Amino acid sequence: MSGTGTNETVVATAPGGGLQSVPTRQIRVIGVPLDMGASRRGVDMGPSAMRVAGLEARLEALGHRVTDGGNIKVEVPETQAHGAENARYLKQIAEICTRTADAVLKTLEEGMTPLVLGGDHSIAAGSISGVSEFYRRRNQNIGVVWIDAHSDINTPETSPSGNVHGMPLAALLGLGPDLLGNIYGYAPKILPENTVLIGVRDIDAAERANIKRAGVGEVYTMRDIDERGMRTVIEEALRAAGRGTAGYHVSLDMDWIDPEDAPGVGTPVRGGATYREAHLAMEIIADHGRLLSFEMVEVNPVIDEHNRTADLAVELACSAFGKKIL
Ligand SMILES: NC(=[NH2+])NCCC[C@H](N)C(=O)O
Ligand SMILES: [Mn+2]
Ligand SMILES: [Mn+2]
Repeated sequence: MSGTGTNETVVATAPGGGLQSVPTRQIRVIGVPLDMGASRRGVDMGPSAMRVAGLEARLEALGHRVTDGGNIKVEVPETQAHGAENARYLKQIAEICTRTADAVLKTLEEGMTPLVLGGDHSIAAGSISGVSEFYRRRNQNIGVVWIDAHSDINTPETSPSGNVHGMPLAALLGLGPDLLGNIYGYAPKILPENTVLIGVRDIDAAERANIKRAGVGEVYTMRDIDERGMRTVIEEALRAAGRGTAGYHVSLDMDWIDPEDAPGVGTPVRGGATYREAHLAMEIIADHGRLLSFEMVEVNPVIDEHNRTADLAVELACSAFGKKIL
């Protein structure tokens, strides 16, 4: 059994007839159609939109074996009470994250690479708990590469919105909320020095303090990418996430990308990564070969244009899983 789900390199026939070699993986797709963590509705349709964009076939065209594990059971908010205003639906989200963690853990135990489709970003508290638990049982830590316009490091006490999708990183680092951070009965799940943020451009004042308090290793803002270039930033970030760890989980919030190219996201913020920068980051992740699991979140078909944000998400997954031009 291989922890990263990577097997021998094969030569696959790429669409268009080109040949390329990629390390083959067995990938399991796990959908989490959750939008209770956000105030704008619609990201619950994200998993469907990415499947419709051809996720499975396009990854298989690279030589991977892909199976779809279906969706995690998620209640619709219309049937639920939202509970405390400072963290709406926290109880339901924590249950859904626990189911997600179990599915991710099982996928790794079966030697496959989890590919998790959100859903709002609160699901990362589940997926990352699953990866972290798998490696904890093998006495190893994991890194987290959090690629996002936001830092998602609020707690119920600091959140300006009460939206739980602004809290998963705080939960994973042990700042709370406990219900989300204590899946499998312990916290924190990840080490701050192996946690990196890339692409941030919209941080709340209290989040700044939380980043310091948690001691997050490296934070790369859009300005860092502008000044130093995507290549330098991503390589430095991957080094930090990979230092002394089994490898890293990549959590890709599609609002990282500029709304010009990714209009269909829950919380758009101007000034994001370009199409090429986004691909380059994913290509370098593939080259480094230390990806343990991958997730794409916050695709919102309700405000997308002909599914192009979902299509871009699928393109980026292909780059992260080794697609090459030549
Ligand atoms: N995953 C996201 N899109 N998060 C946006 C969070 C926005 C804001 N910082 C909040 O906590 O409400
Ligand atoms: Mn996010
Ligand atoms: Mn975001």
